[in-house]
Amino acid sequence: MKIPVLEVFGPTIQGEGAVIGRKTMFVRTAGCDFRCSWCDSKFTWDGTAKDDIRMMTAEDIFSELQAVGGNRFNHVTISGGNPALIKGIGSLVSLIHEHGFEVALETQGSKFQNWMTDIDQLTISPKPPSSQMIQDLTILDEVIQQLPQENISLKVVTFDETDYQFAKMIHQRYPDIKFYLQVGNPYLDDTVSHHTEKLLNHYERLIDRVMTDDTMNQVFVTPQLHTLLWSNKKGV
Ligand SMILES: C[S@@+](CC[C@H](N)C(=O)[O-])C[C@H]1O[C@@H](n2cnc3c(N)ncnc32)[C@H](O)[C@@H]1O
Ligand SMILES: Nc1nc2[nH]cc(C(=O)O)c2c(=O)[nH]1
Ligand code: SF4
Ligand SMILES: [Mg+2]
Repeated sequence: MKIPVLEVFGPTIQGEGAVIGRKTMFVRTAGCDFRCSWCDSKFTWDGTAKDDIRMMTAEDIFSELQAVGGNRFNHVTISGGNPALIKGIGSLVSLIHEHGFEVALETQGSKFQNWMTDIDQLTISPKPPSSQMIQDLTILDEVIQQLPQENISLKVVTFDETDYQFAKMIHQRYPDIKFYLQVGNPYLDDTVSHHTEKLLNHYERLIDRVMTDDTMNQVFVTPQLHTLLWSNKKGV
């Protein structure tokens, strides 16, 4: 079964969520069932990179990971687009595990695949109102019910107070799942420019909001570390 791939890159640091800072390789798949207004990876679904999509087997992808990363990694993060649209990811996950490496995966919780239960660190990122998407909570419930709680975390991107209230609702719906609030990045040009100061200001405002809130005592508040360093540059 072939997998539509747009990028294989790294090693770099995981910039987000439960394993932030972890040295990892990335595999980015093409295609998404959502169209978030502020998606930082629009090229995975807006047609602009359609000529760069490569249909690859799990073995092809693993060889490329080794060609690009050499012996300098033992962790792989699969993102997209929405990799949960793709059945064939299961064989890639198995192959990475056979080599003794760990696998993380990023998805928005709109689709379930059996291979999702084998992911070591699965991040589910439901979309708040500012994305202009409407997250189907019944489907999200079904996805989350089928996953081992110890391997998953929730990560809600937050741009404003309405998003914050959505994040809170999600946290209260799944109180036993590790919960991350990630500050939204509105600076989506892909050149390395100096947005760090502005991004840190947005991050500080989100921290301030959480600190005043006695219903959000068990949460992690994080920036996108790679974005602070490299803005929205591709391949890092
Ligand atoms: C590009 S998405 C790919 C995986 C999956 N489609 C999803 O959204 O979870 C990877 C992560 O980046 C986050 N993200 C996308 N655009 C962002 C932005 N402008 N600011 C902050 N986080 C963003 C998503 O919420 C998700 O957690
Ligand atoms: N360094 C780095 N960390 C990331 N964490 C999640 C990413 C993603 O695009 O899914 C990402 C990414 O693109 N780069
Ligand atoms: S779900 Fe993820 S990849 Fe899809 S549009 Fe939203 S942020 Fe982008
Ligand atoms: Mg990214």
